[in-house]
Amino acid sequence: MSNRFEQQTWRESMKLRLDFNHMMTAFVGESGIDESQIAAIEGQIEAAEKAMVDKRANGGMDWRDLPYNQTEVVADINDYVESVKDDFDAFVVLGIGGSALGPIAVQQAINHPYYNELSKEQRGGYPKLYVADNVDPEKLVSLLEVLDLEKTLFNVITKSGSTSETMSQFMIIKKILEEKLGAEKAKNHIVCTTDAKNGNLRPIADQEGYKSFIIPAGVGGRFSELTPVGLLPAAMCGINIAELLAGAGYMDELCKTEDTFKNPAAMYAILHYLGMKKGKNISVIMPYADTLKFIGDWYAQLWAESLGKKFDNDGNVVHVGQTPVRALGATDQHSQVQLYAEGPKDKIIVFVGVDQYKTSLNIPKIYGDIPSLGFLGGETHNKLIQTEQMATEYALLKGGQANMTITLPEVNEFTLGQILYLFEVATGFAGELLNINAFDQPGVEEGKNATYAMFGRPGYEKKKAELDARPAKNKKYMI
Ligand SMILES: O=P(O)(O)OC[C@H]1O[C@](O)(CO)[C@@H](O)[C@@H]1O
Repeated sequence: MSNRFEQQTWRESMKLRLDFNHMMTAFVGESGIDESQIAAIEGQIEAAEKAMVDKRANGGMDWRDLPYNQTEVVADINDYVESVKDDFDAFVVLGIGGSALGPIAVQQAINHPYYNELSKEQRGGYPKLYVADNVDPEKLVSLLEVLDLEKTLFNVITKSGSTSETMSQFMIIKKILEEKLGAEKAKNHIVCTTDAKNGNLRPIADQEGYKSFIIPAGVGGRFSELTPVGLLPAAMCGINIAELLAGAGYMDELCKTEDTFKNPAAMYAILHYLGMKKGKNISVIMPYADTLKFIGDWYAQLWAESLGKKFDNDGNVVHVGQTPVRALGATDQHSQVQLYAEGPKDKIIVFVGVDQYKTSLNIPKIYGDIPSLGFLGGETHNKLIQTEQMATEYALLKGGQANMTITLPEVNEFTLGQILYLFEVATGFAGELLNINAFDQPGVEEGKNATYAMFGRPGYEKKKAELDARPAKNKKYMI
């Protein structure tokens, strides 16, 4: 772009749109939300807005500063990528949850769907990307079978440094690398992304002399995609991370809009909050683009782990949250849409559409003599998928099922940054409306602690005793 004015004009043309007509009673009847219901919680909305501003000012939401405070981080990452990319054919992320879902989502959205199958030249000289996010032994063994360790760089990503899945993967890989390449050479095949001071990985990285990047202290796992957690894997695959952050910053401005009806994050949160009050305990995310399929996985962790809580901020037992469901259009029209159209009105379906796909595909003009096929001839897949999205929205409207649509003008770094940031702010806002802590995950910790206890980790003796005292299973209920 030749000048700032042109850049600004282009950015305006890339603005995400949120259409919530089909959430309203005027369209979907009683299963929808009435403007009077929004007006009735105005006090709560104002309190949530204030809490968001206060927390941001007092360091309680450091992830909101990420679009602005990472100029040096971006430069450091880009320099590092340039210095190593020629040496490696594969870049493997070892991480789980927030340390894996974002890197997968961004890579799938921006790069070629068969990126790893392209030649290195076709990949712009960048390595392939793999994400080992589970401890399924078969998967890691299989991955090792396809990697050339001499040409592989492993990125260990963990905020806490104590996540068993990630750290056990690291331990396995470290030993294999050292055996195969020797201890000194192995060091150049590991790069760490972790907290600046806390956790097990920081001292290990320092002692071993691994290159490392920092996850800012006040940014939790599921809000960390726009830190080196996501930025390094993205840059390693040739993705423009500065544009990703610019998109997030652009959305940040939109999310500061005081008029609720013009603020996409506030409106997204308000409608979901009011929906939950009406028993809509399921949040379906349904992109009509394969590029955005994995945004659904990333969103699922964000929405579920942040909002699924037993206690509110006053200590009351509330058991709130919405179960995220991932769907893909048009694929899941032939799998889940029957349920969405006619099943219980316990869902909010969020369609994510795209104006301009990266390619266009013509359907040949053949079978003109068969009317039930001939109508497709001369059209495009682009028109077909967009029409199917509109038709599904209509089917849900007719069925009185609440739905809304987010539209990306294109899928690129700038629009991707916007949608990631939109969902993050909406999650924070929904947490405030629900009066819960959207930034902890005590339920997950319980399971983690039980695993440590079963493995005999020192300090977990009491938890082990508690586990041993759990009710014995009744054989009657086992077949
Ligand atoms: O980055 P870490 O500390 O390894 O955590 C991984 C994931 O585990 C959780 O703490 C719990 O699932 C997530 O919030 C986080 O994304």
